[in-house]
Amino acid sequence: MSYIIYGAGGHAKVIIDILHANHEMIIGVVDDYFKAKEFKGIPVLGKSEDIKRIVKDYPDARFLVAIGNNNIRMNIVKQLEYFNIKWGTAIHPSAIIGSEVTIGEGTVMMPNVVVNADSVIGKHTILNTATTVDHDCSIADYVHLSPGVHTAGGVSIGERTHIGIAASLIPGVHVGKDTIVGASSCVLSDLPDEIVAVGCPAKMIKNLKDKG
Ligand SMILES: CC(=O)SCCNC(=O)CCNC(=O)[C@H](O)C(C)(C)COP(=O)(O)OP(=O)(O)OC[C@H]1O[C@@H](n2cnc3c(N)ncnc32)[C@H](O)[C@@H]1OP(=O)(O)O
Repeated sequence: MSYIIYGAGGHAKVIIDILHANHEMIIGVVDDYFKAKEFKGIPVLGKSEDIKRIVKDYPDARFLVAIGNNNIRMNIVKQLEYFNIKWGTAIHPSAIIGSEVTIGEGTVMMPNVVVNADSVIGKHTILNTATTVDHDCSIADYVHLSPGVHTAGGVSIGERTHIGIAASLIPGVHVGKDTIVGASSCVLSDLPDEIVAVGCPAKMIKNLKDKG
C-alpha cells in the first residue's frame, strides 16, 4: 500500500519510521506550515488547500493524520472525510496484538505496544511507545495513550481523552471523554468527562467545562 501523511512534526517522524519498518511506500506529506520541499526525505505534496488535487493525483493512497493533539487530529480527519479518502493504519512490527482485537482506521501503534485479547481500539487513536492495553478494554476514537501507559483489564476510555506518559489504570475503571490524565498518574476509580486529573490516586485539578 502507499501512504500520504498529514502533518510534518515529531509524531509524523515516528509514523514514517513505522511505515518504513513495514516496507510500505510513502508518497508524501501534507502540511500547512512546513516550508521545505522534503520532510525526512519524503516529498511535501502541498497544504490542506491542495487536498482535492492530491486525492485526484493519488486515488489509491491511504491517509494518516500525524497530529498528536486529539481535537486538531479529529478536525483534520473530518475535513479530509469530505474528500472520501481512504484511511490507513500504522502498526509497528514489534507491536503484539491479541486475539479478537479490533483496531479502527487511522489508528497508529508505536514500537513495543501490546494490546491483549478482546480489546477494542477506536479510529484515529494513538497507542504510543510501549503502551499496554490489557484484555477487554475499550479505547474510543481520537484517544491518545502516551508512551508507557498501562491499562489493566476491562478499562474504558472515552473519545478524545489524553492519558499522560507512564500513567496506569486499574481493572475496570472508566475515564470519560475529553479528559486529560497527567503524567505518571494512577487511576484507581472512574473519572468523568472533561476534567484534568493528576496524581496517585488521580484527582481532578481542573474542570474543562469551565473553559467557556
Ligand atoms: C511522544 C510524546 O511526547 S507524547 C506526549 C506525552 N505528554 C504527556 O504525557 C503530557 C502530560 N501532561 C501533564 O502531566 C500536565 O502536567 C497536565 C496536562 C496534567 C497539567 O498541565 P497544566 O494544565 O498546564 O497544569 P499545571 O502545569 O498548571 O499544573 C497544575 C498543578 O498540577 C500539578 N501537576 C501537573 N501535572 C501533574 C502530574 N502529572 N502529576 C502530579 N501533579 C501534577 C502541578 O505541579 C501543579 O501543582 P501546583 O498547583 O501545586 O503548583
